Amino acid sequence: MTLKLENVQVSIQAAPILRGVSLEVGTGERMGLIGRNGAGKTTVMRTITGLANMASGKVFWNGEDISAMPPRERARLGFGYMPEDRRLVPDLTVEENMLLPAWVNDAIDGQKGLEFVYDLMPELSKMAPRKSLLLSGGQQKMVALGRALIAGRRLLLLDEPFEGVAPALAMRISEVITSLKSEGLSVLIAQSELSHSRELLQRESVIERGEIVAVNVMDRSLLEKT
Ligand SMILES: Nc1ncnc2c1ncn2[C@@H]1O[C@H](COP(=O)(O)OP(=O)(O)OP(=O)(O)O)[C@@H](O)[C@H]1O
Repeated sequence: MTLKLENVQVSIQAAPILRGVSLEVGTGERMGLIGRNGAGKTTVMRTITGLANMASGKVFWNGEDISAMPPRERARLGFGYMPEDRRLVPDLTVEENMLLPAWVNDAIDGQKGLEFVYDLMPELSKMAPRKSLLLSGGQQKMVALGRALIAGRRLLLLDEPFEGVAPALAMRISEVITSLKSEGLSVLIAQSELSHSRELLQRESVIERGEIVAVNVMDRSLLEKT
């Protein structure tokens, strides 16, 4: 399952935000999208989920042109998105927050998703009945990651998953993301700095002012294959 963006242009209120972005994430690959605040990382994520309108360019999933596909249907393909601001509903429990994508999209099997997530992150099952407002910022990130995984069983889009997270929890999040490879899940991780994810990433695309300026290979075994 390969994700491919081809020459994507996005403008917001006539201002060019993405200026010809092309990138590819392979099956089971963990790719970084690295750039400063305002470089366009979130807009790339929103383009992939279908939430941002492209002026031109194409998005392909496994060779199929999905550029015109609405966000609901992309969730059905197995795309999951963890936005930068966690967007948990404070009055709902941890479990209810994770079930939100399934409540709004009946193509998503919430119970099956929960089983998968609790298996992967048993700490979330312990927290399940707690109101989200009682959690630390890092715990909320964990819940947001769990929620993204309810739908995101093929492609996971993580926007700043380590931002504001204490080191121990950041290591745990990193461990969970690494373990997804065995599920064949592709992961795109947007970050403004690399401190938590150098070992986690196999490649990184560097974005500056809406353009990809470099693609770096960090996983030596990938270099040997090419
Ligand atoms: N709705 C909007 N209206 C106006 N400008 C916007 C809007 N959304 C994004 N932008 C602008 O587009 C540019 C890219 O924003 P984007 O959020 O994609 O960057 P980013 O790399 O994710 O940075 P950050 O981590 O700060 O969110 C920024 O200059 C931002 O100000």
